[in-house]
Amino acid sequence: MDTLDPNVKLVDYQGESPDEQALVYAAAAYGFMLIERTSGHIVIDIQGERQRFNVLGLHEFDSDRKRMSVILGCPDKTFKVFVKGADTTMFSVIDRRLNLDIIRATEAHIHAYSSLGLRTLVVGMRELSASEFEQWHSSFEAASTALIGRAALLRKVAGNIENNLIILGASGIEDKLQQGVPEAIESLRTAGIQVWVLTGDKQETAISIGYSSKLLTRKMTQIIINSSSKDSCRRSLEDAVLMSKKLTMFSGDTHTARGSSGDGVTPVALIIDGSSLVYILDSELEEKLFDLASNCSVVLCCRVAPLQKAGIIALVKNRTADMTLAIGDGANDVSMIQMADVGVGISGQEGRQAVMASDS
Ligand SMILES: Nc1ncnc2c1ncn2[C@@H]1O[C@H](COP(=O)(O)OP(=O)(O)OP(=O)(O)O)[C@@H](O)[C@H]1O
Ligand SMILES: [Mg+2]
Repeated sequence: MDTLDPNVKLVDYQGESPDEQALVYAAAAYGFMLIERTSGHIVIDIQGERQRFNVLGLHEFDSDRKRMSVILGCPDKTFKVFVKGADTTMFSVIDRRLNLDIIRATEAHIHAYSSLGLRTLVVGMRELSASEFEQWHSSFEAASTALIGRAALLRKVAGNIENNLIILGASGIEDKLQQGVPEAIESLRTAGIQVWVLTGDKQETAISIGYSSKLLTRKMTQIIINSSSKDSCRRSLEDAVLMSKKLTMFSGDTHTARGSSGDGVTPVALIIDGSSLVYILDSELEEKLFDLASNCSVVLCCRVAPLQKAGIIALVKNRTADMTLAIGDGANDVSMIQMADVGVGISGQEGRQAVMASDS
């Protein structure tokens, strides 16, 4: 890869996701260049000096923890766990008594980054004592070789070590829209297809990307539902139904609210997060959400887990004779693509799982 200095060529990195590639390139730009990565070790050129870190274990990302971690044996003979993940789950495993100023500053940075539409990650770390390392090591070995319930055992081992972290900071990475996305969303909407966007992203990021992809417009009134209990969810849904009726009736005919035509209608955008959907999906509140969504021009669901994406499709499928169409590009879209009447998988930078699951 070329840099501004013609004498310097960076290594061409391949990664599991575009985020990871971006992080490695950014580190290299600051003088921490990844030289070698095998399953057992990492070599990094740190400002001209090569250092070797042993990779002693890796706890993969899953959508419950929304974070991942690696246990490293460092050149100074210490053992450290490094964790990165979504802000919400990371802040619950960061020790707030340490570096409170940095924690507060990081919270402000994350808010600023995500409002610009950047994807954010929080990074934390902790040094392990020798006995703690030994304990982790034996439970990790046992879980990794278990024949039954391996994934759940590994998640438990991860949960036991990913705690009391020192905050290291946060990153904000641009998630470029693929070419033609705003146009595609616009044509779907002009064709009278009601568009719902289901994303794992943070709410602020999702809203900002909603504008750049033309899902959201300045003309729309946003109804936002972020609830942390079933009761408050029910109340928010009921209030929102009234409000959406008022907004769409105020300007005339409710039926025109669904399409993008209908002069004088105040279009309503419903924005709802995955924590609220926990109380709605598979409960009597589904009906209320459906009523509300029917009054809205667009629906944006953020921080939704892969199975929730499928749950939302099922909610719509069970209540209308309309066809559902799901389009996705990641492994986290597979269950949604399979649930929809028509499933489309886009082959992009996130691998081929979505394509393999599609109806083609
Ligand atoms: N490999 C990873 N390491 C650490 N954190 C991750 C990793 N992958 C995802 N995350 C965090 O978990 C969140 C949810 O991830 P998920 O893959 O479900 O959705 P997403 O990529 O954000 O959005 P979309 O659903 O639009 O693809 C991400 O926003 C990010 O904060
Ligand atoms: Mg993704």
